[in-house]
Amino acid sequence: MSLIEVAGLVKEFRRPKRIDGPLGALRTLFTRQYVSKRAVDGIDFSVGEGELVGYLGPNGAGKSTTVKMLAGILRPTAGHVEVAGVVPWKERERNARNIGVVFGQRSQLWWDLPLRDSLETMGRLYGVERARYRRSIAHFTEVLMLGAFLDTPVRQLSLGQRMRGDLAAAMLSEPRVLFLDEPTVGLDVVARERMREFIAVQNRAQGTTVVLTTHDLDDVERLCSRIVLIDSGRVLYDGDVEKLKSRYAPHRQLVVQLADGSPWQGVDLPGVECVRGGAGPGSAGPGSVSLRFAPEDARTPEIVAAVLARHTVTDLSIIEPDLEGVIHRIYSESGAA
Ligand SMILES: Nc1ncnc2c1ncn2[C@@H]1O[C@H](COP(=O)(O)OP(=O)(O)OP(=O)(O)O)[C@@H](O)[C@H]1O
Repeated sequence: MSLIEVAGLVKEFRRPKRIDGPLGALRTLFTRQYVSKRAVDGIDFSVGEGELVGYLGPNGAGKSTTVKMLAGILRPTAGHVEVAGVVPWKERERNARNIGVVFGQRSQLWWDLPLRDSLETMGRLYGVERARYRRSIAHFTEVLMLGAFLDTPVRQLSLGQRMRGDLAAAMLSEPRVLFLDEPTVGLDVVARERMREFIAVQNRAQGTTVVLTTHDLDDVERLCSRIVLIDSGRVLYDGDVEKLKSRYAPHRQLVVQLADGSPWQGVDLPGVECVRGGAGPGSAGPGSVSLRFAPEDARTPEIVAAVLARHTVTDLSIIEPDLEGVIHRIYSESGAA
């Protein structure tokens, strides 16, 4: 069953047309001419209960605008959006009870209050029942390691600490859907890993549906099996991460490190191409040889066996297509990069 339904979604922003020249700023203010910008230009996708989907795109692609429409912060210009049976812009409060939102760059915590009091206030605001509130706080304190800074005013928290506090705040009401906009931006390696672990557990163990917007492709590799890739307000790809790689970067490479003095003899296997090193049988050992193949044409164990049968090898490694290269290629083909 779909928990999120987005169909033909459009968001157009209008801003006053800037007039150049003498007194331009003043004339801009008084001339009622507008230019419109389609930040979201007819997007369709649906997300099933319990899914964890990466929502990706270059700067200005329309990701935050989409998330704001899902959160009920913005009203769509056209199209349909529904989250857990609620149309967010029509019923903001009902929608807010079903969702948790974390915007990496902004905090929803009270700046002057200690984190503990800030969470307490939010718990009361959401109407979280006391026993459940205490259970949740104990759980978040443990898994997000909040203990050391629960009594520190929010304004004095480091970015990583504040983000963990924000995540706890978003999860207090045990929302069915969690929207995370750049949740790992600016975090150090340890904090980033802790954040990812929390998101993964929340999704797997609690069944929380997660829509994750990020520029960090390690977040995607680690957390998402499905991605929706957008550019200029339109969907470029919606599907499996692995299928995306095999469609846009179907080849893998086997890198063979030959022992000193071992010449490259080649391998006679269909679908395997030598792309680097190995200037033919009898040549002086080039040291390292790269073989390119598509997994559906040739199986890795067979290639390894064929290499080992003819050579003395000190090391073998497989290079998988990386997501960053694949996505860069898609953007370049669509004219975004
Ligand atoms: N309130 C607004 N008024 C006018 N234009 C806006 C407004 N908000 C966003 N835009 C424009 O809409 C487009 C999409 O912006 P959006 O913030 O959704 O992109 P994004 O994919 O989240 O980008 P980033 O990765 O940089 O955060 C951009 O061109 C942006 O300048």
